[in-house]
Amino acid sequence: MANVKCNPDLVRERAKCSFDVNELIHLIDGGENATKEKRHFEETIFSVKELQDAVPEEYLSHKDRYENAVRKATILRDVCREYMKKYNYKPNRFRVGHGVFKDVSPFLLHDGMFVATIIGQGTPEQQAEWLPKAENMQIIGTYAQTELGHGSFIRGLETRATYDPKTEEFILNNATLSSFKWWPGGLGSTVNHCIVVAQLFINGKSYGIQPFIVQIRDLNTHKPLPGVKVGEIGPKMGFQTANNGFLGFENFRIPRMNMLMKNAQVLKDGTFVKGMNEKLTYGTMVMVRVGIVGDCSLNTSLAATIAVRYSAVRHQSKIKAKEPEVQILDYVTQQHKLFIAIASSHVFRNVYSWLSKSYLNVMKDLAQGKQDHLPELHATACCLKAVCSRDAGSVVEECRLACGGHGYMTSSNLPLVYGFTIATVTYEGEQTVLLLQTARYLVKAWLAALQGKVLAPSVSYLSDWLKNDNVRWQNTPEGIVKGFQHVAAGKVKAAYDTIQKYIKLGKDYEDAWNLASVQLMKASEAHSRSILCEVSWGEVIRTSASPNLLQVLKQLAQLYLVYWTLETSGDFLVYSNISKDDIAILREKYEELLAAIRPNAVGLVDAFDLRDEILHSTLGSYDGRVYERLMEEALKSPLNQESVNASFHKYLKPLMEKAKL
Ligand SMILES: CCCCCCCCCC/C=C\CCCCC/C=C/C(=O)SCCNC(=O)CCNC(=O)[C@H](O)C(C)(C)COP(=O)(O)OP(=O)(O)OC[C@H]1O[C@@H](n2cnc3c(N)ncnc32)[C@H](O)[C@@H]1OP(=O)(O)O
Ligand SMILES: Cc1cc2nc3c(=O)[nH]c(=O)nc-3n(C[C@H](O)[C@H](O)[C@H](O)COP(=O)(O)OP(=O)(O)OC[C@H]3O[C@@H](n4cnc5c(N)ncnc54)[C@H](O)[C@@H]3O)c2cc1C
Repeated sequence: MANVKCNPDLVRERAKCSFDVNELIHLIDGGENATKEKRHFEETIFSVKELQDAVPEEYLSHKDRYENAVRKATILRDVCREYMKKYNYKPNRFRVGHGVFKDVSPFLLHDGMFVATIIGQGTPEQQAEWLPKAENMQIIGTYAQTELGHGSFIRGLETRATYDPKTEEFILNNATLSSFKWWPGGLGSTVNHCIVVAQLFINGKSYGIQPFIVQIRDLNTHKPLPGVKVGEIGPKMGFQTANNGFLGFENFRIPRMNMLMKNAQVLKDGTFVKGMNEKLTYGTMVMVRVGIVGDCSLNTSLAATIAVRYSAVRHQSKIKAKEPEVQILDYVTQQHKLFIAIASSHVFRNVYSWLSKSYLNVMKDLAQGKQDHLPELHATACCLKAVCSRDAGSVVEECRLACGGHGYMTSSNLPLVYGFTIATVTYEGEQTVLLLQTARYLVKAWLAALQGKVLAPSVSYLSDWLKNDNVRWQNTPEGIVKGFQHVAAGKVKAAYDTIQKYIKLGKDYEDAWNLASVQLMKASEAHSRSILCEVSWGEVIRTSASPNLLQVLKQLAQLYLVYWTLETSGDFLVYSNISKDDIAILREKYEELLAAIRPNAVGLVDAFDLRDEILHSTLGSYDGRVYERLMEEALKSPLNQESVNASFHKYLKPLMEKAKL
């Protein structure tokens, strides 16, 4: 990239960077070799001619766009397969996916949840049967759980799988409209198999929801099998190429062994054998929630790169009347909008790496029959997925707004990035619903703390707070982390006390819970923020990096801490010993941090190492040819391929002529 002829502002910005950008790239990737491998892989993908679009996707019809996405998905699959064989390298398909599809792949659910569910929920025999076929795309699948009537409350799903011991089959039925599956990615026209989550019935008795692997289309003709009603749900805010679909069954029979039986089992005679923990059926969702935290880091880095580079190139208005127009990046308000995006991406990445380790540890435990840490993992993944996805959505939107009018152009790519980022707030567990799951855990932990029990590490601050809730405020990163824990503990206590208050007033527990649920949700958010702050600060101070880089990483981590303290200063005034003077000191610190980060802003986004093909943005490319690219892209509009459009003769001229009469 170094030889590209760049906008002079970007050249100046890069020259003043105080740290080695390559060092940070390697740190993010996990080593110099990992960067080399990643770049080689991305170079290979983006030099495949067939993966490049002749016409910008935006001008295609819904149908053409889908077909083009499938075309590219199949080519990408082949290229990746060959690449993996040749180099024994497992690539991050999500990064290149943004470049290839601009939106998302119609195979997203195949890779993200279908294969994962076979691994997580299938017995070794079932895995042996379906996994090789799924991994090499002999069969293509999705994860069909949500229905028209129920997405959040999965115990309420209506699709039925009734066991028939005579034929040793399950009979699938969707008797009501609300029971139709609705949303699964790829279901519309792409997949021939699904994981269907359905209510199991044996001899008229319900045994809760279970996962079934179901073939829905003929492998040769792709026609829906008899008894299957399937289609696409139509355009959405984003995710246009994900091919989300609907599905219903009428007396559709599948063999007994198509119920994924790693946890619970149905024997030939219809005996139901309970699993170790019925919630293990929800395992794929836990895994994907962890992954979404990492995805938030990637999405945030896309938006930050576009908006920061654009802000370095764009000049508008003056700070001093007699001086030239300044780069908009010099406005401190602009830095306030953008630097939190850079900082958040690093925080999400560090927390994702921490959460992934916990996830893998719990999976190892479960394999040995130990489930003690599962509730903590579920609670932590829920609140982090909820808060990171919402933060990422807000940060991306702020980056879009920070690009003024040009941020509204599709060619900036910010609208598209926003579309797939905010989808994560809802899918894989709606944010409020997940925060309330964590609140259940926090309330239990609080009760345990009151009883003097030892708490799990992520909530042990509740016991510390009970022992001493009067800790002196300290304006240091460690002091701020403690402060976040105080806020979280104070909010958990307040929510718990509110529940007790309503119970004393005669409410039953469930109503008291609902009445206190705004406080419970806020307590859960505060708990999440305290984890984000503690983990990310801890990761940064343990990082081995050169002094220059470490200094910058600490500045970003501190910016995150101070930003959120100031954003939630009301909570700090209520629940910690912070004073008004401390808040004034933090405001000053925040301004110092913005100024310290300013010279490194472009270097920091360069270090996300997002190729132009992945950014796919007129505003964010490495060379900063913003206005040239905006014009080049505008000229690709079909309306610019003719000097007079037919609508002139058809409508405008008659209108003007009528006006003359
Ligand atoms: C750095 C760069 C890295 C880049 C990485 C990129 C990675 C990208 C990753 C993305 C990968 C793939 C993308 C896939 C795209 C996905 C597209 C979307 C798919 C979907 O949306 S699929 C459908 C998802 N649906 C949901 O999430 C539904 C949400 N609802 C639920 O989960 C449940 O209904 C519920 C949890 C809200 C409630 O369940 P319920 O049975 O009613 O339980 P409760 O009665 O409330 O609680 C009972 C107790 O059970 C505990 N519990 C609940 N869930 C779990 C669980 N999963 N595990 C363990 N325990 C659980 C709960 O805590 C209760 O315990 P308690 O009684 O309190 O002790
Ligand atoms: C882009 C996209 C892709 C998706 N892909 C898939 C897929 O591949 N497979 C699949 O199975 N599903 C998929 N989904 C569905 C997704 O998982 C659900 O939409 C999601 O879980 C939310 O459920 P819901 O739509 O029923 O929302 P609802 O639960 O109806 O939410 C509506 C409102 O009700 C509130 N609410 C609901 N329950 C409670 C409660 N207990 N307490 C307080 N408030 C509550 C919510 O907070 C929210 O404000 C996808 C969704 C989207 C948007």
